[in-house]
Amino acid sequence: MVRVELKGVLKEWEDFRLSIERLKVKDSEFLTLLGPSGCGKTTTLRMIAGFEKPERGEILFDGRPVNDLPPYERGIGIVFQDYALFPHMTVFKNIAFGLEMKGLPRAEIERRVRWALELVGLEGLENRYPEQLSGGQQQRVALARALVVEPDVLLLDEPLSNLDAKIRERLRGEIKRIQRELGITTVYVTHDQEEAMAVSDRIAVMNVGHVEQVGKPLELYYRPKTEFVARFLGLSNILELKAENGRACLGGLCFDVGREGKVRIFFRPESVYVRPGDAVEVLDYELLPGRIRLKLEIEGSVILAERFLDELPFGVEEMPERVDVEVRSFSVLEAE
Ligand SMILES: Nc1ncnc2c1ncn2[C@@H]1O[C@H](COP(=O)(O)OP(=O)(O)OP(=O)(O)O)[C@@H](O)[C@H]1O
Repeated sequence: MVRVELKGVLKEWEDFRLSIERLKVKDSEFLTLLGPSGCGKTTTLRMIAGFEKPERGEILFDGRPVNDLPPYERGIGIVFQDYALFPHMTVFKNIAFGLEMKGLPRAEIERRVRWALELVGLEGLENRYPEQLSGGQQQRVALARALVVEPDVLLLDEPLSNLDAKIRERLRGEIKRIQRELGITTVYVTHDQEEAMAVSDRIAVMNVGHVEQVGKPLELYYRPKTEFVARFLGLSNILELKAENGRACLGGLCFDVGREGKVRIFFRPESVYVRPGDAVEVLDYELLPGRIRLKLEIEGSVILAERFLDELPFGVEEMPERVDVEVRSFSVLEAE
């Protein structure tokens, strides 16, 4: 079942145009909008929330257009990058705020706030004020406040980007756990590809003003359709070759592409396996924690290979000048 859908949506400012032909968020899905700064992620999220109106197109919740509904009637919970807590209210009051606005009975508010506090691991801190909390704890309060109203859809705009690396990693795991536990449909905005890979069921990669590709994390990682998606998700090898009889070759390195003419072959460094031999030159190598990245040259083209140290068929100290290579997985990029 599709929970949220954008159909032919257009948003324009003087110097920016955002156009989304179609984007669907399924029930209970964790969908991430991933892309560089300024590509339109936040604007997309704000249109789903109802803070921003598209010039054209429809935004549908459960198949019904919500273009004219204000944010508070859309059944959403939202968490921002800067937490946006009320500084003069305790944690309890911050979380209870939405429920009090709805006029729920005291006992019900108490019960729900306790539930939300436990969900985000903040029991015992309910009487503190935001300034007495760490950044990570403040973001947990913001998350509890969004969830306590039991929204149908949870929207998160770069919720971890003000936190340091360790806390960020811990909290992203918790957001994922809570999302699964509640089965809540979630749209998450980030520019961090590792974060997106770690938490998402599907990722919509955005380039300036449009969605480039939507897919499961590994599908996008290993089978990107465009160079932009390939490069945004990680280190990439891209070779421009000419295919004949269904094969494109660079020296002895051949790819069965099943088509003729110009092709762009893509593969990740970790799909390149090396063994003793003399087909390609080792230009350089770099040690990474537990891994090694080799810079190789084949017929004037440079490719990167990345292997775990313990699967290298020779010691780093005896690095040969030449090796043989095998690419075990590749895809053909769409023509641009
Ligand atoms: N209210 C506005 N008025 C005019 N231009 C705007 C407005 N809001 C956003 N923009 C422009 O729209 C473009 C996309 O902004 P948006 O915040 O959606 O991008 P983003 O991908 O979320 O980037 P970031 O990661 O930096 O937040 C930017 O060029 C921005 O300047």
